[in-house]
Amino acid sequence: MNIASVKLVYFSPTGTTKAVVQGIARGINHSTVELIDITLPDARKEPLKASEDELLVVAVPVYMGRVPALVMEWLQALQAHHTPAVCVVVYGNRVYDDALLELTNTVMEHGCLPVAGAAYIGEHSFSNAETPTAQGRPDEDDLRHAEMFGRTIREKLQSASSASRLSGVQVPGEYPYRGDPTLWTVDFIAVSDACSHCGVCAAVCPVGAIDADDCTVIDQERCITCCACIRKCPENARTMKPGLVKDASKRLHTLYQERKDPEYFV
Ligand SMILES: Cc1cc2nc3c(=O)[nH]c(=O)nc-3n(C[C@H](O)[C@H](O)[C@H](O)COP(=O)(O)O)c2cc1C
Repeated sequence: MNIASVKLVYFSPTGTTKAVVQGIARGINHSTVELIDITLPDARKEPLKASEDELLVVAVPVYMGRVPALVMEWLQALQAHHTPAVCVVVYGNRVYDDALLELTNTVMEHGCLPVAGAAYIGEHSFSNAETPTAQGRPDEDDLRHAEMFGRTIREKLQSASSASRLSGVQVPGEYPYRGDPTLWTVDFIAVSDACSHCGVCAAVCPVGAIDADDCTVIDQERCITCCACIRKCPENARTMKPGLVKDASKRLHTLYQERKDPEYFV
């Protein structure tokens, strides 16, 4: 079938999901590609519309084995019309549980025809120099895999005469979805004297939880513990305080050292 354009939608506070999506895009190799980054609050004000002759790729990180709640909320306004869709989850080498199934079911409920799905590994948001988990992922091998997956998607689309002739995809997972997607409300970020008050942390926060005038002030009710502010601080002034998140970082480092590999489903 002829695809007029490809819409690649991603939520990616620390950039690993974005890197995977870009790899997939290279493999799809379509002349008209629109990258739709929904990481920042303003970008989630507009609902997404997609038609039958477009391909929609939706990629999210796994939070607590699930699709991040704020992405789920945004997806409720998705308006698709028999749009072929590819769902991608990126997880920190622990588990992705039912996130891929949840994402696939959700886009289907809003008019998409899921034709492929994949799970990739990205450096864990809680990873740091002392307790790294999945450090450097996605790496070259992962990105090569993502390109190959993109080519597979393109071949599947080319093999059908129309969207209605495409076979649907089965992805792993259970329904009712396991786990509790509720995030921790926790005071876990320490800001050192190295902070130059440049405002980068406030600008990259996906939920506007950091006060732009005083970046030591964090709205803990809003914070989703994504760690974008820690990763993107140009002065490395933001670190984890001892407590729940730092302990989780240590635990993940100890328990999930064994390399997991990407998986795809078509
Ligand atoms: C609140 C939170 C919960 C997470 N839960 C999981 C999880 O259940 N399983 C897992 O393997 N990784 C988990 N991660 C790690 C992220 O899925 C992973 O690091 C991902 O690559 C981050 O994507 P990004 O770089 O696009 O932000 C979690 C991260 C955060 C911040």
